[in-house]
Amino acid sequence: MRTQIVAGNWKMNCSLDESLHLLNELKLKDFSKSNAEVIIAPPYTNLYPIHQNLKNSSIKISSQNINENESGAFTGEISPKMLKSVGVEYVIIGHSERRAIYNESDALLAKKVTAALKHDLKIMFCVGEVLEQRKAEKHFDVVKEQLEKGLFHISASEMKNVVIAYEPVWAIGTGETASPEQAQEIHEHIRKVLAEKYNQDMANQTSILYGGSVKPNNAKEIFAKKDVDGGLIGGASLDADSFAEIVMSF
Ligand SMILES: O=C[C@H](O)COP(=O)(O)O
Repeated sequence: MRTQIVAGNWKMNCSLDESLHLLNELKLKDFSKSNAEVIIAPPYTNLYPIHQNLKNSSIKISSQNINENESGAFTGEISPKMLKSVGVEYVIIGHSERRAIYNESDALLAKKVTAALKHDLKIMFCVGEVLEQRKAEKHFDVVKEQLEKGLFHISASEMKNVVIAYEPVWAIGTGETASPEQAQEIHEHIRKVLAEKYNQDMANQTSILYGGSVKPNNAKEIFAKKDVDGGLIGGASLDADSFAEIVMSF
């Protein structure tokens, strides 16, 4: 059975105090009632204090980005080793905001994937089309190409450390969600692409998350689809009650 995951991407929100406040609220929730693994991705500055405050909790920590180099003259960047040293278990790679705002190419993302795996970090690898590509019905091809160029250089055994997050860019932070049927259709496609590249077993074991305006009122319906194994949550993850309700959808 695949791991069901609900991950909260806090993006560039929350000062240290705000992060710890949100964390304390989350710690009061009884996530043991849910079947989902819970991950939070706070901003870099808050990773270590959050790690320190998470002792004895099942909540896992992710970073929102990673640099592909080991160390050196890369002002403003954070290496895999640094992330590992502050208790990070997952890294988000290829988020559409990194692709669009910071011009991160598929080739760069492929290097980040290699660097993360080298340091035993698990990956949430994001793919997804923009509105024009969806309207032109190119979303299946776009997602396949993103996987081929950014991820498929790794081996089947390395894929065990990868979760895929499908996030249609037109649904991120817009309040517009892919319908459960639209999500299922493309998640099924992603699984088929994984099976063609690797094998059916590996494809069946890979968790594929949906992201894009997931809220307490739509999570259950989306997560009920057979190829949707959870969610990567933005806005709603900044409110402990909303995030907990989404987690409890499993
Ligand atoms: O990483 C999370 C996604 O970008 C979704 O964000 P959102 O839930 O605010 O639409």
